[in-house]
Amino acid sequence: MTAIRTSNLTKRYEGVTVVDNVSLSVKENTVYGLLGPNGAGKSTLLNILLGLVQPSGGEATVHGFDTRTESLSVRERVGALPDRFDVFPRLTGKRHLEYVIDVRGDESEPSSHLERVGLGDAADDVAENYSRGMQQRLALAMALVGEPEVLIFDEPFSGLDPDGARMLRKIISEEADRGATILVSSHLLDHVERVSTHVGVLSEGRLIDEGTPDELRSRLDSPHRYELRVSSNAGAVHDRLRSIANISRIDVSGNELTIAATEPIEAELVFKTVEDDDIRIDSFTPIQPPMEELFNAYVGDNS
Ligand SMILES: Nc1ncnc2c1ncn2[C@@H]1O[C@H](COP(=O)(O)OP(=O)(O)OP(=O)(O)O)[C@@H](O)[C@H]1O
Repeated sequence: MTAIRTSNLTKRYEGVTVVDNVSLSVKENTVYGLLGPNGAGKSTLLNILLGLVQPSGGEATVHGFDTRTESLSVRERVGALPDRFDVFPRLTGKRHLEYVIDVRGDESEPSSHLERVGLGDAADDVAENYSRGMQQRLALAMALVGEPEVLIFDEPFSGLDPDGARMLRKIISEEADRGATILVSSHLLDHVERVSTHVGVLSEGRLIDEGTPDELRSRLDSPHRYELRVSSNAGAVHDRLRSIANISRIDVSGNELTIAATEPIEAELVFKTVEDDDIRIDSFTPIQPPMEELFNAYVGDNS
């Protein structure tokens, strides 16, 4: 079943189209990563889903409820981390959680949520003393109260340190395991790629591609990548590899070469071409092309 659907969704601000005819669907219990550079329209799209922004045209539904006319039903089902959120400066982290637990009619303990996001020790501090990253963690904890069916996180990785990013990836995977549907936007491709089952690429308000991370990768001109480590003389190895058809690019760094190819390359062929009395291959390993490259191929290197 579809958890989130938009159909020809459009948003214009003073004649400028910032979300342009976007039709996407997010299946229940998937993690959908919405990728796009700054200004692509990600926040506007998510804010429409959250009922915070009215679309200029088209339709958006969450679990079948129209975000424009049935926003209450949508809100009951969604845990949100919007792009801009405010904390109450004078209230403690614990008080924030008590408030949301009360509104949601939930019976969980505030401390369990705070500990989950790494704020257990700061539960009794007021939020104005929290760093930006801690406020982000607090907002995340609040979004998770009541085990919402749908989670919508806008740029949740920004402001988090590597530990925080790891914590968030773990939470996303735990929430997916319990059956939640998660829509997460980011311009940090690495994070999105690691948590998403599906990815949509948004550029200048348009959804320009969709698929699994693997499907999107396979659309690159040279989707096959290998890492080759040699004992010595990488320069000579580079020249020998150029004789192999289908190799489109070779990057050399020390004794390590990264090979891009339009078709799969047999290890045997590489060994035969490269090795002699002076040069030995230490390893030849297939690797994944970075999502970054795919993204740049679509929208230019402006993330
Ligand atoms: N309230 C508004 N009034 C006028 N223009 C707006 C408004 N909100 C957003 N925009 C414009 O819409 C475009 C898309 O903005 P949006 O914040 O949705 O993009 P984004 O992909 O989330 O980018 P970022 O990662 O920078 O937040 C931008 O050009 C922005 O200036």
